[in-house]
Amino acid sequence: MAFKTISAQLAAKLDQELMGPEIGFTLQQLMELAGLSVAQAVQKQYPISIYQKRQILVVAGPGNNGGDGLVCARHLALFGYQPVVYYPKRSSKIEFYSQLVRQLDFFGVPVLGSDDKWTHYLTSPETVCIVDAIFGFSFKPPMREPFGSIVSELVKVQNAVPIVSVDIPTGWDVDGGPVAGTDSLAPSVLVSLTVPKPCANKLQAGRTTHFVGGRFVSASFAKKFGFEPFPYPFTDQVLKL
Ligand SMILES: NC(=O)C1=CN([C@@H]2O[C@H](COP(=O)(O)OP(=O)(O)OC[C@H]3O[C@@H](n4cnc5c(N)ncnc54)[C@H](OP(=O)(O)O)[C@@H]3O)[C@@H](O)[C@H]2O)[C@@H](O)CC1
Ligand SMILES: [K+]
Repeated sequence: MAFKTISAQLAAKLDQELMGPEIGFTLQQLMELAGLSVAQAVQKQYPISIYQKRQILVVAGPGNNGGDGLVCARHLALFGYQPVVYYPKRSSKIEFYSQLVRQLDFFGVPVLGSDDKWTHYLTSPETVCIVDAIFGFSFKPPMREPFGSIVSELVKVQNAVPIVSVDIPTGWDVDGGPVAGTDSLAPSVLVSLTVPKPCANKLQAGRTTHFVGGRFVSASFAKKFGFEPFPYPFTDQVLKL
């Protein structure tokens, strides 16, 4: 399905308005809906009944893309999967993230730190997919450690274990796509949030299944930002593009 995109700059403006005084969404609300939509895309793409596997590695970055991953992991656990979260750099600047981690503890979802053996989950035969919630639309190259090494590990296994990227394949330029000279992720699934960004035009058609999620804008608001409202089916939180 052909889709319109909006630039990283316009996407940031769209967010400001969504969380501005007129509309009044909180970041927590948007993150909850975004994380839920990613979990639903995973469930549609890798149903337990077909894959007979439940383990999912969620790699969470230090910002809100990472926050989406923490929310997604919680919903995956409720759906009956066995998520494990690798969260190497916990930004303490936002109290909300530690509440999301407390919720994961509450649901018995392991949250590994930088000195835990996370790579075991990359190649375990039990792992059905890996959720890339490292960076989203605020990534600015070049990649700083430990994330360069982490992304290289993901690139190594991406033909054996499907990668599901949240909003932007980590390491890609939000508008331009894969950055020349870096080993780029080639995800099996991309869940664009709110509206696809221009890098989504660089997805390999035969390889990457593309969903849009983050069902929290009205038709008039979409049109105001230059895209058609997405025809989400019924109560679905994602639409396959
Ligand atoms: N707004 C919405 O509608 C919604 C937005 N949502 C989500 O928010 C995402 C955007 O979140 P975001 O702005 O926090 O940025 P994000 O991409 O997580 O990264 C920021 C972090 O990465 C770091 N960093 C950057 N470059 C780096 C490098 N080269 N190497 C290393 N580190 C680097 C940077 O560190 P700093 O530069 O600040 O030290 C900072 O800590 C968006 O993609 C979507 O998924 C949903 O929650 C809900 C709906
Ligand atoms: K990502």
